[in-house]
Amino acid sequence: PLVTSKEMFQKAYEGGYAVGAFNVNNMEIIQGIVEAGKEENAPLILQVSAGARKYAKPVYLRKLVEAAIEDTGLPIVLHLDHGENFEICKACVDDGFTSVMIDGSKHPFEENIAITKQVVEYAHERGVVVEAELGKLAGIEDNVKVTEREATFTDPDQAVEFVERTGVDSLAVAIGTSHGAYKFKGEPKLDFERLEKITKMLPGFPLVLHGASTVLPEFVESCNKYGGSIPGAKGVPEEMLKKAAGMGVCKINIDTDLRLAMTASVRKYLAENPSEFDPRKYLGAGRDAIKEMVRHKIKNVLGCNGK
Ligand SMILES: O=C(COP(=O)(O)O)N(O)CCCCOP(=O)(O)O
Ligand SMILES: [Ca+2]
Ligand code: NA
Ligand SMILES: [Zn+2]
Repeated sequence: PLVTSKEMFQKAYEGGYAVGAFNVNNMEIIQGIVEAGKEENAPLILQVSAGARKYAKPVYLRKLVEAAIEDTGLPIVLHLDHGENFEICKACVDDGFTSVMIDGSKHPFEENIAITKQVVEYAHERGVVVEAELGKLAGIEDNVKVTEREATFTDPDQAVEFVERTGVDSLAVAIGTSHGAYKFKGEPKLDFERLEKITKMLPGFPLVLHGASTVLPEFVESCNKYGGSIPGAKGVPEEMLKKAAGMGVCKINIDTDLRLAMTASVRKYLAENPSEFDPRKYLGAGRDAIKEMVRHKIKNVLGCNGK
């Protein structure tokens, strides 16, 4: 069924695991993710960015997610990722989403609170849950001054005040991750001390990790082997994700690993089958790669299989 993430996160918090939040943009990506969820009997969060709504049109994504639910019977959350303002959050609540993110992290603290409260009020009135963000996603290099790190990562004391004053259901925290395939110049590092402190100060409150793709080496190598060029791509080691899942993190966002799985497989298929021009062949190869990658994440990283 189409569900909110409320119960999902409570179970994940108590169980010491996390639920995967996967970005969706077309049929094959959705099918790959949902097939994996079905095989592992796992709850799923399918999330839609503003860019996805522009690319596919909202009605297509909504109907594809409805189809996924009808096809599998899985508990699935339809979530707006990185809602930039009240209007898009309202549109998605009115469009049947069960969860929305209002990303006010680029605003000063008080403005972030104000816009988040506005979305919480509108969403809660209609049984929809809200994710907000405090702190700025940015991989911080070792040689960066501590003051800069303080300015970007989530401040635990502010997090407590933010949650109390907004009534938000989950909070995206900045502890050193960043979006995309180039997360770290040097060794991957997350601020687990900070995560530990936030978890302790907000016991039982679901935290969200953005920028959590591993940038799986097998796909980077395959992309580069078959005509791509993404040298130096680096993501979050899976051990770190497992550690975060065991703490207050209940939602782990994955988009880049989906893009790499699809792209590596399409490149490989086309390179190995030069005479083939049936989209079902190469998009099907991409779908299969996504399914296997998501199954791996569910079983070996998130721990939400069979939950
Ligand atoms: O936290 C994440 C994913 O992080 P990742 O890049 O590590 O997978 N996300 O929130 C996904 C961001 C997706 C942006 O999509 P558009 O290009 O449509 O704007
Ligand atoms: Ca942000
Ligand atoms: Na957890
Ligand atoms: Zn994000």
